[in-house]
Amino acid sequence: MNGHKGAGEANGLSQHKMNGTNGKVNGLSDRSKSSDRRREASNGLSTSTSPSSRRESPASAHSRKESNPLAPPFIVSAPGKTIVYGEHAVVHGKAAIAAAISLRSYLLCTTLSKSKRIVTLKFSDIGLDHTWHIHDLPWSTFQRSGKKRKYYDRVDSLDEELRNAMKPHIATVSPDVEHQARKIHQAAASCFLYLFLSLGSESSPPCVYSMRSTIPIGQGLGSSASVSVCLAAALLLQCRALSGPHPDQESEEAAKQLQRINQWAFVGELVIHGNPSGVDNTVATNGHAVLFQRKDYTQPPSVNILHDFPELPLLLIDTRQPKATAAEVAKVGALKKKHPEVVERILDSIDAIVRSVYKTIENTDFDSSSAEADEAIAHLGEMMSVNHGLLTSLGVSHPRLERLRYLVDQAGVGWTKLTGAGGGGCAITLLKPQPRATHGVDGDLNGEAATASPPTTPSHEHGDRSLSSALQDLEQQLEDEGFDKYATTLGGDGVGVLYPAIINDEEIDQEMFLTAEGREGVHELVGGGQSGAWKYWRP
Ligand SMILES: Nc1ncnc2c1ncn2[C@@H]1O[C@H](COP(=O)(O)OP(=O)(O)O)[C@@H](O)[C@H]1O
Ligand SMILES: C[C@@](O)(CCOP(=O)(O)O)CC(=O)O
Repeated sequence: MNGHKGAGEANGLSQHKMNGTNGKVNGLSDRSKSSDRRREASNGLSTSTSPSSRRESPASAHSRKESNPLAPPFIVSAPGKTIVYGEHAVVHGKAAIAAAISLRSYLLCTTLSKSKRIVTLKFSDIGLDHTWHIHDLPWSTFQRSGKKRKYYDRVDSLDEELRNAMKPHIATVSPDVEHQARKIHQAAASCFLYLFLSLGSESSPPCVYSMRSTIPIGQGLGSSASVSVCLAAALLLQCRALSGPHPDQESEEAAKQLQRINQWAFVGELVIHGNPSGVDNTVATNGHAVLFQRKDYTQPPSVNILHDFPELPLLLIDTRQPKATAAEVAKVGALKKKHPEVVERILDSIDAIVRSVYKTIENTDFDSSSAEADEAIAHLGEMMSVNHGLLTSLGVSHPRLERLRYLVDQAGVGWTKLTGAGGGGCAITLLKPQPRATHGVDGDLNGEAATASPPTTPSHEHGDRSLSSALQDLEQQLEDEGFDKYATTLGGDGVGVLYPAIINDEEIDQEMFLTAEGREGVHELVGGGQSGAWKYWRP
């Protein structure tokens, strides 16, 4: 593996030793420091190639090294996902299509002074606040020859001895909180610790990792993969194993960085889920939409990024019924073991759905608002209904999901399937195209537009009832019955970095970050990941 050589030089973090001498928790006490940081850090992501850095004399470069400035706080972000077709079957080697959504997780990394020698997790969405002393962690086991992994290694499975070495350090995480919450805390803490011990060392920078997410947790929208991608990317940045992201980065180089992040994010998913297919972390890393297949778990998956995935008019509905991915995956595994031939045929049918949808997507211009595009949407919709039926036959639906499907069917506004592991969680509804006469009023019904009031021209298909009023009635009924609805768009960027953590000249400090109110507060604070200050690897 080359490519890792000198990667740190192009990476902004290498310009800042991660072990400064400032004792403040976030390394900052006032705005003037913030602007110093800004100057210093803007060197960070770009100086390796900037003319000013090239002009710098060896002596001044040396003296800067000696001053050992504290790395500025920075934020890493990654999207959630929706599996449009193929969940569960993908675990058994079949193909799936999944797309990134605009809900995202954000991880603020605040380096502490070298003297602190601690790492802290402040994952406030789940109420986790835990600190480890770096020296106490089981480095000797993780660093032992034969166990030590390089950051460019591919890890396909977890090492039992390493997991056992971590156990006492996980047992002390939130021991007194209620069982279910403790499981969530310990899953997130284990994910972090396995990655930290694999990628870091005893001299890793002391740091506070603060997590906020706008993705509902455990509802099938890939919150765990998004968290794993953020953790993997942040730790790889801190150990200087990534170059960029910067806008003029070669496509191949950017792809290599994404692959590296994705490989370690998969390890994080292994920790949380046991037997993930890898589709969630692949979408959270790369963004857009992907056709994904992993036939052999000892080989990398086949990943086809669908940059032109259509902006489907989609509703994302949450049953608010908690589910457990690992349990649903195990259920299908057990059924397959019991009835291998029957289940294999169901999984093959799901695979056939994915391939048929892929062909339709490849061959249709969805922007054209033509009858052909409407037909293609109807085809995608029917495939969703069939996919849901097959998932139900695998036993991963839930009465709340079936109720939701019934309500959408009754309203006649579209086609519905569960998304993610099922057993609760979320469903997606593909809305029927507006009748021909109304086309052009709002060609893009994706995301918020999909949930706004559509035009009220009567539909041929619904007699007197217009599609839009049927949709309005449905939305009211869903609300009355306790379903939630998320406005989101499909596609968009994958993992991104805000280095330093400054938006519109304002530094985002730990307190602002942890106390931002709700999804909207977090989204607004970080500029929704859209501000030009955010950088992405874009192959
Ligand atoms: N905002 C968050 N902060 C910390 N950990 C999180 C957060 N969101 C998700 N997680 C981790 O991911 C796990 C949820 O994974 P999972 O049940 O697969 O849900 P999803 O379907 O949303 O991926 C949680 O138990 C927790 O460990
Ligand atoms: C059921 C599965 O296909 C998707 C699980 O998605 P989620 O954890 O519900 O977001 C499992 C997997 O692909 O690892």
